[in-house]
Amino acid sequence: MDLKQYIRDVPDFPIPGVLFKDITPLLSNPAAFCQVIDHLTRKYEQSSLDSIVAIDARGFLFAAPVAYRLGKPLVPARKPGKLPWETRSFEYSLEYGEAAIEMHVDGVGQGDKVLLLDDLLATGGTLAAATRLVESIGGEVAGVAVVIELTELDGRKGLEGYDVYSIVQY
Ligand SMILES: O=P(O)(O)OC[C@H]1O[C@H](OP(=O)(O)OP(=O)(O)O)[C@H](O)[C@@H]1O
Ligand SMILES: Nc1ncnc2[nH]cnc12
Repeated sequence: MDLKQYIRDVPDFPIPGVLFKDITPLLSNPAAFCQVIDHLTRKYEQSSLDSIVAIDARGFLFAAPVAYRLGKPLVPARKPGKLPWETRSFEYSLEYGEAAIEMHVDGVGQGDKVLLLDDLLATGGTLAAATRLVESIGGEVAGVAVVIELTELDGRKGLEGYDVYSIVQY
């Protein structure tokens, strides 16, 4: 199955000049969604991971079923002000604005091997911030995975030294 059939291009969203990759058709097709979850599960089932860090918000949609299938703890990395316990924060730039990401300081243990999971890699700002955040609370980034990679934006540049994996590239 060609997953690109289920990824819709929306020009000028959320601001002029951005070609938004809409994953809602993929989410609403059970076979396509299942293919993505199976793919990521197979890719990481032999890896020695301690937890899956899920990036707010679209990353949650993929990370939760993958964590469930792998039998691993699911740790949310959230937009500011959403987590109730003691947090660590990291600010970064997005393709369409400024942002920050937060995790609970006890979300990841010292030396834990973590897989970061998100829906999409664009400039890489979000995932680069997430790697710093995980490391700042003592975790080790064992891998970074996304469903979609926008190669022209060269998000991998900010993730040098990490094992970055994408299912679909544009
Ligand atoms: O590689 P980058 O340039 O950092 O962009 C990628 C990020 O942008 C989107 O998140 P966004 O915060 O826009 O929205 P969401 O809450 O819908 O996931 C996307 O889900 C990635 O997390
Ligand atoms: N072009 C894009 N489409 C969907 N999500 C995004 N996040 C950052 N850039 C994006």
